[in-house]
Amino acid sequence: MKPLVLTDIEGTTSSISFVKDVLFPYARRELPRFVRDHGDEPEVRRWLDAVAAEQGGICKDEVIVEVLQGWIDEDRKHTALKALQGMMWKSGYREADFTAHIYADAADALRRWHRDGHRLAVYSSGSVAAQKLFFGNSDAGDLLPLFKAFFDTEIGGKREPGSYARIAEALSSDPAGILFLSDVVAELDAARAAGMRTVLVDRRADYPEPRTGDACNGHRRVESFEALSPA
Ligand SMILES: CSCCC(=O)C(=O)COP(=O)(O)O
Ligand SMILES: [Mg+2]
Repeated sequence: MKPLVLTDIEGTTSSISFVKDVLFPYARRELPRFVRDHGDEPEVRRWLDAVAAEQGGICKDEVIVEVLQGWIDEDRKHTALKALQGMMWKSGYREADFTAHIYADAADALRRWHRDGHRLAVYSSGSVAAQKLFFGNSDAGDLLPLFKAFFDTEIGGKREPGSYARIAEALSSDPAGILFLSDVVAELDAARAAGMRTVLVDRRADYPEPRTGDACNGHRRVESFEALSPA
């Protein structure tokens, strides 16, 4: 069977600045209204309560909103924040406030690999719902049908080998048959420890200083998807 490609999003298929300068500010702005209008819905309350519990127990929604806005400012990859962000971005895509950025080389390669019979999957800190919105509303059109599976941090943290072992199991694949693409060396280290093949995606638009030598920690490095063949 051909290798399965598992890809990260931010800094890998898509620009860090789109996430930081468009998606995060949108969620930050929408949070107070979103919590006021939807805070009683069980799927929203579940995550707000999880945030409150981390703050030591019951606290007012206004306080939870401030905590979450602080986490957005710090770029915390917290599962509760990511789930709530995904729900808020839905209206942004629906109202056509933005489409999701994807590098042209990434969109072309994903389409080519899919056509060539590679299975494709996503592993991102963004929630599965946010990932589906992202690829369903990308600058390059609806890329959702290309993907077989989506994983977020509900399966475990991106720097933990166990998460990659669980992903391989969920995909019924030997880890050695999976190629993981990411812009973060610590994530690649964890995937390699679980037995996956790895490639560091080191884009100049996201990382002005090339990461070479020891900085790659032995991972193969590319500057775009163009030079990459998963075979
Ligand atoms: C697809 S959701 C938007 C991206 C996001 O919130 C995020 O945290 C992305 O992190 P990644 O693991 O894809 O680097
Ligand atoms: Mg990334």
